[in-house]
Order: sequence, then structure tokens, then C-alpha cells
Amino acid sequence: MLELEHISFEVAGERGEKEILKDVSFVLPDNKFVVITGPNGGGKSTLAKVIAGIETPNSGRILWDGEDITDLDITQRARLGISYAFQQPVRFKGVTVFDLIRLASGKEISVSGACEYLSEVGLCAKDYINREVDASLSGGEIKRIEIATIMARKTRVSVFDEPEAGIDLWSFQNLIQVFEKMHSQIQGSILIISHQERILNIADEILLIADGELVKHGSKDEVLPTLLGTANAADFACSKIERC
Ligand SMILES: Nc1ncnc2c1ncn2[C@@H]1O[C@H](COP(=O)(O)OP(=O)(O)OP(=O)(O)O)[C@@H](O)[C@H]1O
Repeated sequence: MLELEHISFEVAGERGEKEILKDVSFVLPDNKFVVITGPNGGGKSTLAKVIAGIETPNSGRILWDGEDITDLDITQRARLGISYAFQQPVRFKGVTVFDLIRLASGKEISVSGACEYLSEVGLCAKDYINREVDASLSGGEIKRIEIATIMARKTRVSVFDEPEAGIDLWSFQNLIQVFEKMHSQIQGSILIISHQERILNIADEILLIADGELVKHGSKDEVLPTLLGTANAADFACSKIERC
């Protein structure tokens, strides 16, 4: 179980300190599918980076099964079982897609085993397995490859920052199925940052972050109707939710 206690994060701005996260506390229970949503610039990615160990909070604690992991970096947290998929995935020149999936799985897997993960994310495996993870891959392709590596990792917490970004509409339904399958098959929690109603729809719980604050947290049935049915929801959602 992952717990965030009174997390605040500040950066130095032109007019003094800028508070990006303000006293955010919540519990991510085991085996839950949780979506963080909210307006642009609200602090969602920063929160995900704090969870992954890319950013260190100025105050507050992060607990992993009750143990304080606030000072652990991304590598140490990955070893504990926290995976993070970037909004803009990193490219690795000289490393093939197969290398990346094999490394992620943490064991010797066959090419056909690695190909299965690629097929899951809608890529024709034979076309990609030997390609380098470099700038020749499109934004959508690299995003799907990164999702495949997180699936191969099978960690206890998988954090995805806007996995739908750069994914075409045709593949989007497939992506939803990938997440539903991950949720049913892996013993772990999935934390997704998303503005997409169809991703919000498959969540167990939704967190609404706005202006650095956790404004709402509850089950999908509690939170989603209020997001979709109020003027506030329209304020934040229409820029990205597909039906708008
Ligand atoms: N290192 C930094 N220095 C200065 N400002 C930052 C830094 N990191 C984040 N910010 C600012 O903090 C705010 C929150 O950014 P963040 O990327 O967490 O928002 P977000 O909710 O993920 O937004 P989006 O939906 O647009 O992806 C933004 O105003 C951003 O410009």
C-alpha cells in the first residue's frame, strides 16, 4: 500500500516560491485502478513524479507498506515495485525494443514472449521487436512500447502519465482493453493520469487535482457524475474529454 501524507512541492519562481502541490494526502490501496484528473497545470504530473521518486517533496512523507520511502530515488523505488511511464517517453539509442522488454521483465524471455507484450498494445510485433528505441519511432509507437515494458515489469504500482497522448482514436479502445486486462491480471495498482472520460469510466477511484490541491477523491460512481455534470467539470474537462 502506498500512502502520501501532507505532500507539498515548491519550485523557485520569478516572484518567489511557487507551490505546485499543496498538502496532498491520499492512500493508494493494493490492486486498485485509480485515475488522477484535473485541469492543465493543476499538478498531476508533478504528483506522479513525486510518487515515482523523480521529484522530492519539500514536506510530507511517502510510505510504502508503512515504511518511509520519501528519500528514495526512482531506481530504488523501481526496485521496490513502483514503475513510471513518462508523458513523453525516453528514447534509448542503440537499445532495441526486444532489449527494453527483456530488461523490464527482469528475466530471460524469448523473442516470442516479448512479442506478446507488443501485440497486446496493438503493435505488429515482428515489425518492431528488432527496432532501435530511437527517434525513428513515432510518438504513438514509443508510447505503446513503453506501456508494453510496464506490462512486462508487472510491478505492484504502475504509474502512467497521460498514456492516451499521441495514441490515435482507433487504438484508443485497444488501450482501454490493455488497462482492463492489466487490472484483472496483475497483482498491483494502476495509477493513471488522464483527461479521457473512457479511462475515468474504468477507474475504481478518481482523484481530482486542481491548483495543486486534492479537491475530490472517491469511487468512480461518486466522483465521475460530479465531474461530468457540473459547471466546474465543464471548465476543466471540455478541453480534453472526447465528447466535448
Ligand atoms: N520544475 C518546475 N519549475 C517551474 N514550474 C513548474 C515545474 N514543474 C512544474 N511546474 C509548474 O507546475 C504546474 C503543474 O505542472 P504539472 O505538469 O504537474 O501539471 P499537470 O496537471 O500535469 O498539467 P497537464 O494536464 O497540462 O499535463 C504548472 O504550472 C507547471 O508549469
